[in-house]
Amino acid sequence: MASVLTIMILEWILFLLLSFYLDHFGSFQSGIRKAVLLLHSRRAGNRSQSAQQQTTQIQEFEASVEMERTDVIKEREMVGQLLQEPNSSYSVICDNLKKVYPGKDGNSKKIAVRELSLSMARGQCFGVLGPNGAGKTTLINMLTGFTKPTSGTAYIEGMDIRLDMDKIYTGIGVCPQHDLLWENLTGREHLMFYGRLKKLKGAKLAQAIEQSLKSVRLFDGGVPDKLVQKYSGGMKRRLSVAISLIGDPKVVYMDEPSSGLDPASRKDLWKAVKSAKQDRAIILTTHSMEEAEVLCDRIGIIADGTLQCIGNSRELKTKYGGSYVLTITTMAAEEAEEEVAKLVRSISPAVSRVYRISGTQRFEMPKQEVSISAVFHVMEDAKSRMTILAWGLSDTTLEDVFIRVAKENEASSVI
Ligand SMILES: Nc1ncnc2c1ncn2[C@@H]1O[C@H](COP(=O)(O)OP(=O)(O)OP(=O)(O)O)[C@@H](O)[C@H]1O
Repeated sequence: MASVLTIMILEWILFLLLSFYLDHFGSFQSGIRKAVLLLHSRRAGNRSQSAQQQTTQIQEFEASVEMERTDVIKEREMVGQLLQEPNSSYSVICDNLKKVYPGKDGNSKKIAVRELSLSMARGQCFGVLGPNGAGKTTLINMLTGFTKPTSGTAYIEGMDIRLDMDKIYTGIGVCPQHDLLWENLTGREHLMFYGRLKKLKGAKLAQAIEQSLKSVRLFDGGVPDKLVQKYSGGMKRRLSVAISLIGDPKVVYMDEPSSGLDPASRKDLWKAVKSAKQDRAIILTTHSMEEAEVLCDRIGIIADGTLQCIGNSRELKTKYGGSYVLTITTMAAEEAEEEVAKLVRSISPAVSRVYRISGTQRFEMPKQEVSISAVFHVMEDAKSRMTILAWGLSDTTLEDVFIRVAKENEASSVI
């Protein structure tokens, strides 16, 4: 009995300490970093009384923690610079934007966006990528005034989202993730309504409606005057995009604009977005890497509310995808598959097998270890000795970068 009581008391003390820790440091990931920083600063304080020296040491430590993410650090520095010396060619500046949803019904609070700092230039399409639940929609909801940030802020065309949202509304367009349309209104009536909200009237309004309907290919065949309940899912999506573009907004947010569209409608939509970005900033979230590659001038990958990497697609592929991908298909027999694995290891000892499914194997080989010509040589030679049904060599894709960054974040969240 006494030993049971002792265990219970010990458990109680342990959980008390744990809850104190979580209350003060929020999450394990940032908590560990904060705790180590505190420890480090105390030790530095003991060695020297100089506050300046302490600060330098903490900064150096932060830099080493963030070593892998120089692009994110540079972006934060860029934001700092833009806040000190405003530059009118940047339409959106997020400054340490954070959103915490309070806990409800016994669920704990959720940090959806963590101190996000990034800048988006006019004339560009900025792609926000990330796995489900990464915080993309929350970011857009804060920028469009749908939800208030817990801390930090953003400046849209120089105006603060905490103070000037009424003014900001007239200059932005939004295509939400789920279509917000009235079934009993026509497409044209929707555009008239939103056009008037943007203070368009008379001939200007009629012209703007015609232009936006044409840009998403909803102009011909009497489509504008049909009730929205008769529209297909794709037509509704394109109408939502047309609504976001009416009235010449300087900043347009598109939350997964092409979801549910067939390939032809998607291509039409891409054309519309490409021509729309000339004199405005477009902020687009998508799960389609192809869409991000086609449309986005810069891409930020978010995971667990944190910016993981940022750059154009070429930069991201170079920085985060230093490998070639070799795919080989043989008969689905253990022996044949192992023979192939051995062959690939002879080209690159540091190769890693990504998957093996029914005779098809995918390998990643570090670029610095192999040359394309050597791979071709070995494979052509192997084809004369073994039964290789198909093979292919490709460079890292944006999808590979996305998967790697998301996996790395998952791994570090578990620590
Ligand atoms: N109103 C809310 N209250 C509590 N938690 C919320 C709320 N809205 C979102 N969340 C949580 O915040 C996190 C981020 O959600 P968000 O919708 O921003 O992600 P997302 O990246 O847009 O996801 P998806 O790609 O699936 O649309 C998720 O864990 C989600 O469950």
